[in-house]
Amino acid sequence: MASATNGDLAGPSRVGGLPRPGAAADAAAAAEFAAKKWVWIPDGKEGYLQAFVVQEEQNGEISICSLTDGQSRQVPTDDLSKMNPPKFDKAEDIADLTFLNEASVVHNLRQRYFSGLIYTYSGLFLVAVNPYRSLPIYTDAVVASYKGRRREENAPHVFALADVAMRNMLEANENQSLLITGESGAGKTENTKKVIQYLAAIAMDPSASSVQAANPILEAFGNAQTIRNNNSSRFGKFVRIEFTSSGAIAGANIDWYLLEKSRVTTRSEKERSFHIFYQLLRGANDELKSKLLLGKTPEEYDYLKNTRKHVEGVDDASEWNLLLEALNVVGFTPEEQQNLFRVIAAILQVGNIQLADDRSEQARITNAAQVEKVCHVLGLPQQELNTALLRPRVKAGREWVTQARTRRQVLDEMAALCKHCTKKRLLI
Ligand SMILES: Nc1ncnc2c1ncn2[C@@H]1O[C@H](COP(=O)(O)OP(=O)(O)OP(=O)(O)O)[C@@H](O)[C@H]1O
Repeated sequence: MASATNGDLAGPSRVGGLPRPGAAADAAAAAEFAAKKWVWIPDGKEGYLQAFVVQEEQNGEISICSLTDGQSRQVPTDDLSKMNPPKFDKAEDIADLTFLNEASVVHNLRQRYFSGLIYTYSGLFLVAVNPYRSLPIYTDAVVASYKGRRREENAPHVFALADVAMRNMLEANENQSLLITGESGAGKTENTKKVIQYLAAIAMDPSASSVQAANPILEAFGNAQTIRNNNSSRFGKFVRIEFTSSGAIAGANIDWYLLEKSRVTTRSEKERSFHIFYQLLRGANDELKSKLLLGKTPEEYDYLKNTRKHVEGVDDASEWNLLLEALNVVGFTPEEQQNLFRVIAAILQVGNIQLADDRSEQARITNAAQVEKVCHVLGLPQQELNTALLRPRVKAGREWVTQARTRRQVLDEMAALCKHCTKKRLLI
C-alpha cells in the first residue's frame, strides 16, 4: 500500500481507493472463505464467476458449484480455477497471488480498476488498464511523491518505473529502456507521455518538453481515427532521451518506424485517413488553401470521400492551430511548413486524377486540369508527370523501353506515389 508520505496527496493510492476493512472484518472474511472451497468458473459473459464447490460427481470429473446469487452450475472440474483468499484482494503485485491463474489475475485487475487503481505490478512488469477518463494521478504532487522512493513505498505507477530507470542509469552508468506494449487503444501513447513528463520534471529540465511539443506534429501526420482508438498511432516510436552524468537532460529525439502508409489510399469506411488531411481542409486559412488549390471539405477528394469524416471530441480546425504552434516551437521555417502542406495537398490532388482505358487498354487521363493542379502544387513540369504516369520509360534487360500502362496500373502507381510521399512527410 501507499506510504504515509504520499497519503495526503490526491495521488494513486487515494484515487477511488476503498477504506481497508478493519482487522475484525478481515478475520471474519478469512474464516468465511476458509469454510468453503471457493473457485472461479468460466462464464461467456462475465469472464469468470465466483462460486464454491458443493459436491463432486463422476469420480470428481464434474463439480456442482453454487454461485454467489444462489444459482447452481455443473462444471467440468478441470475448468475450475482456485480462488485466492480475501487478504489478496487488490494485490499490488500479481506475482504475490498464491493461485496465479488467469481468473485470479483478471479479478485482481478488475477490482483494482473499479477502485481507480489502473496500475498493478506483475513482478518486474507494470500492467496498466486504460481508464478512458482523466484521473488525478499525474499531478506535480504525485510526481514529487515518487521521486527517489523505493517501489514498496508507493502505489504501483508508471512514474515508479521511470524513477527506477533514472536511478539505475545514474548509479550503474548504463542505458535504460522502458518497453511499452499493448494492443491498439491500450494506452501506450498516453503512458509514454507520462514517462517523458516524469523524466522532464525530475531532471528539472524543460528541454525534454520539446519531445512533448513535437507530439501534435507526429500525431497529425502519423495518427488516425480507427474503430479502436480515435487517435491511434499508425507507426511505432522509439523515443531517446539523453542525460548528462548529473541527470540533466542533454538531448532528445524520436525515431519512427513501420508507418501504415496504405491508410492514405485505403481503409475501412468506419475509419479515417491521417488527421492532417482533415486538419488542413478544415483549419487552413483561405490564403493557404488557394495557394494549394484546395477546396473546403473532405467530400471533394476521392482519397477521403469514403472515410468517416467526423470523430466525436475531435475538432480538426483547433487541432490545426495546435499543429501550427508546434511546428513553430520545434523550429520549422514558414517555407518548410509550406512544403509539408504542399505534399499533403498534392496527395489529395493526385487522388482526384480520373482515368479511362482506351480501346487498346492504354490508360488516358480524362481530367487533364487535375494533373495541372498536381504539377502546380508540386512545381513539376506537366508533360513529365503525364509521361511518368501513363508511358514511363523502364529498363528491360539492358534496354530502356516505353511501357504503356493500363488504367489499373496507373491507379496503383498513383497510390504508390502517395504512400511514398506520406512516408517522406513523417521523416521530418
Ligand atoms: N492513463 C490514461 N488516463 C486517461 N486516459 C487514457 C489513459 N490511457 C489511455 N487513455 C485514453 O485512451 C485513448 C487511447 O490511448 P492511447 O492512444 O495511448 O492508446 P495506444 O495504445 O497508444 O493505441 P494505438 O496503438 O492505437 O496508438 C487515449 O486517447 C485516452 O483518451
